[in-house]
Amino acid sequence: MDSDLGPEGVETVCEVCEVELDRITEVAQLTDQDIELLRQPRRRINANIPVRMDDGSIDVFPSFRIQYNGARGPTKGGIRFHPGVNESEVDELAFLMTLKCAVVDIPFGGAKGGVQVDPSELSAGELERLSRAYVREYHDTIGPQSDIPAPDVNTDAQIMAWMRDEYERLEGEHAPGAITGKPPALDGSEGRDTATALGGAEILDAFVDHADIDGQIDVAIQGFGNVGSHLARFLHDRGYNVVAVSNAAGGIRDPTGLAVTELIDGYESEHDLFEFDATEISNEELLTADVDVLIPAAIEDQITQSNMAEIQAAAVLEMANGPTTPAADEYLAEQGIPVIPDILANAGGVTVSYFEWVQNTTNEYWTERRVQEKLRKQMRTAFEAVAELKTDGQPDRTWREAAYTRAVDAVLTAESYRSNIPDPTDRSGSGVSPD
Ligand SMILES: NC(=O)C1=CN([C@@H]2O[C@H](COP(=O)(O)OP(=O)(O)OC[C@H]3O[C@@H](n4cnc5c(N)ncnc54)[C@H](O)[C@@H]3O)[C@@H](O)[C@H]2O)C=CC1
Ligand SMILES: O=C(O)CCC(=O)C(=O)O
Repeated sequence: MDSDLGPEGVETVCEVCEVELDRITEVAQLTDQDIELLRQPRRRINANIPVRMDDGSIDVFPSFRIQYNGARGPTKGGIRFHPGVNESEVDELAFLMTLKCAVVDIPFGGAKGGVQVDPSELSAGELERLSRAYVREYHDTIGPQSDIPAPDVNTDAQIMAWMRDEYERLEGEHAPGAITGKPPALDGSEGRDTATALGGAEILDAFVDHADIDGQIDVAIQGFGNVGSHLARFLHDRGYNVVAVSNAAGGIRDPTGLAVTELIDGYESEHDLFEFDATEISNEELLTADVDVLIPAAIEDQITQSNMAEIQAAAVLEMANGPTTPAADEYLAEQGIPVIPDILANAGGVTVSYFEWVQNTTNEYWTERRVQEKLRKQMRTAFEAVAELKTDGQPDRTWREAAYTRAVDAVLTAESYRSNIPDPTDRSGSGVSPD
């Protein structure tokens, strides 16, 4: 990921995690020992995975699984299939997962996985063989009580079903809780497919209430995959005016509001935004559109030093992981543009993954309505705790700093009880009690 460090850079193992930690050291009152505990992942594993292709040849795919911190529970995080994925990106994503699980207070640590592949170039058979091979490579380190993968960019419920099946073949027993994001027909949770988006919609509603905003709210959403498309529908249903959306090929815009239901129906069959009757725009135009809320929901590093001065949105809701570089984040804060950070805004997905794991563990399955009610409550509670830290005596704290403060404190408190660090109860000023 682009960390805006400049040509000299900072030579550390997880450079971006260190940059993030630097930003919160003061606000979260971190000691050198705290930083030492958080600046590197506990475990990095990688494997070059050979896969038999349909034409009989063998291709080798570099892959990663990084288990960042497990103080609060089994490590948890998605696996992405993307040609550009690399170790440093997975490091940062695993770090963010650690904080994300802590900020919404679910009993997991953080991890992330990735495979360097363009899945659109694989047949269904090749994709299945790759997914199963990934589990064979990492089988010894994953499991319902150790490290639990889930979907992320370019991975879905079908891939999770193959992975779970492979895991169970190797274990020789039923173990649905080893993987989440499975199809509901195969022990997945109702509502997991829309959970990240529903969680984001709930956080945006909470922010609008908190900031006392009324009147029509125009939103632009970058990314029209699992997160972006479901979010467009939830926000439209809640009365927001979705004026622009995009995917990797570019976007469309209608300042009077896109007809979201028709758009989604058409997109499901054609997968082409440009079939829809609206003005075509580039992703850059979408990011700099004059809207109330800009929602990056695609990939990392979209709001950067090169476009930050052009951002016109009154607020940013980060649904993608890491869409704003540190330098751009600082700039937006100086401009008074609130950024609701990824670890809070997109935590709905992992929250319902946790619900799925609970259902798998108890063998008792919930309705979609029950899942969604519990999700809304969990997201609102997390938002209120972060909002309290943001306003509590430190008016200059950004939303990201407040969320990091809550998360880092929860992780370090758990670490302190495990690691015989003195004064575990003395982590004051954070809002998270060790009890
Ligand atoms: N799926 C989930 O449950 C969660 C996803 N996230 C994050 O949300 C983001 C989106 O994830 P998904 O929707 O699941 O992925 P997806 O693979 O379903 O969709 C990604 C979308 O982004 C678009 N895209 C890709 N590159 C782009 C670019 N350069 N410019 C504009 N659009 C581009 C794609 O065309 C697609 O519409 C990622 O950052 C992911 O890590 C975060 C939490 C949970
Ligand atoms: O559902 C999960 O366990 C993880 C989702 C994820 O990878 C993320 O929140 O970035």
